[in-house]
Amino acid sequence: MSSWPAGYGLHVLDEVDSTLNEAARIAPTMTGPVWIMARHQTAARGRRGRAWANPRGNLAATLVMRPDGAPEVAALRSFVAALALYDACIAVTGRADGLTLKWPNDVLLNGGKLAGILLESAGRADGVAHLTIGIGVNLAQAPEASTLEPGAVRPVSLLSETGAQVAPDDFLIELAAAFAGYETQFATYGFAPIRRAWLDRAARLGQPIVARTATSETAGTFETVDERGNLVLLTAKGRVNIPAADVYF
Ligand SMILES: O=C(O)CCCC[C@@H]1SC[C@@H]2NC(=O)N[C@@H]21
Repeated sequence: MSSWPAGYGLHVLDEVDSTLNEAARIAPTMTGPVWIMARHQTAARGRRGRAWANPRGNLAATLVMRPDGAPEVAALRSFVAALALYDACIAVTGRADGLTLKWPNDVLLNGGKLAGILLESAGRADGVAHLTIGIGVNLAQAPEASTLEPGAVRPVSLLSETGAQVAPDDFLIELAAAFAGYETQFATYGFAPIRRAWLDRAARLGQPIVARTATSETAGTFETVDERGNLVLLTAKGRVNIPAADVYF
């Protein structure tokens, strides 16, 4: 088992509205990065304003930090978090089979959604006041597929797919340790090695996918992720770089 990374704080709460909200509340007073974990959230949220189901036994955690640099660079930490989640899953199950990363922010296991990441930030004139990286992992239970939007990736749990019973506290230690390692790599070498590692683990690379926003739909071959973290699709009209969308297989 890994040890808790030096320099990172930890707050564990029994119940909170959302660990993202709690992170924003403590941000003005924190002196270094802090992980906030809650055993239960009463108002958990997912990407694009969706609700996030959060039964006890699943991981609900947010890392709050004050990154240097421009907001678009800070946002690349969604890839840092995805790599850390991937490694934490291997650390607790002892296997990598079936694990892939789905652009922009999901971890898949056997093709189903195991974990999601939601980044939020507060601005400052010269950069980011604070960044919150909210992470939910279906350790024990996946939400009912009927509660999800049509076309959403089927949700799975670590328990149902691997038989591994992993406590949120144990998972968080592996996640925090892995994040700290990738964060050091990101701070030292920039996005290039993070991007390469992410692409090595990418779901559906080289295959046809569809990227949807509220106003558009783009179908094409998933060529790569560019140096800004954009999805690059090769379409009938040429190459398209997409900064934000939901991806459908
Ligand atoms: O839509 C997604 O895939 C992202 C889900 C993020 C859920 C986590 S659970 C911990 C943190 N608190 C929240 O309210 N949301 C994130």
